[in-house]
Amino acid sequence: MVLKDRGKKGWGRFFRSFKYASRGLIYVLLKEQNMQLHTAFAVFVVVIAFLLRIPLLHLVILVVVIAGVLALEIVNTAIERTVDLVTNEYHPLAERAKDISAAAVFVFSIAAVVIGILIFYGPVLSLFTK
Ligand SMILES: Nc1ncnc2c1ncn2[C@@H]1O[C@H](COP(=O)(O)OP(=O)(O)OP(=O)(O)O)[C@@H](O)[C@H]1O
Repeated sequence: MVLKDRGKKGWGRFFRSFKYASRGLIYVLLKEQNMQLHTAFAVFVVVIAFLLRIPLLHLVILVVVIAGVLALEIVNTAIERTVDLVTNEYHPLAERAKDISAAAVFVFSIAAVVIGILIFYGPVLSLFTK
């Protein structure tokens, strides 16, 4: 078992933490279908935002909201894996923990959709009324 960094400080530890985080990100991107869908949609939204030349502040809001959805999806995956570590059998508490964790992504995703509509409504409408 490799837990050599536990309790250590310094630049080596700092840069290794990037390696661990990148490994986690790549894992979630490769293994989680929801993460792939969110990422594909996020890329699409950012491309459209640039094409429609939305204001910088709206672009910043979009980036924060997209990062929020992706970060919550990553935490949700971590909770799922932790629950699986505790039990692979059916357990009502495992079910509850996973459902609640998924609910966090759900709530933020709904907010993201509402924010997206508010930001894109004007620019898209003006495309058709020109
Ligand atoms: N050990 C368990 N006991 C009871 N219910 C579970 C258990 N594991 C999963 N579930 C139920 O199945 C749902 C889906 O869980 P699952 O772990 O398959 O998540 P997922 O979103 O499909 O992610 P992934 O495909 O990455 O595993 C959970 O929200 C929960 O309701």
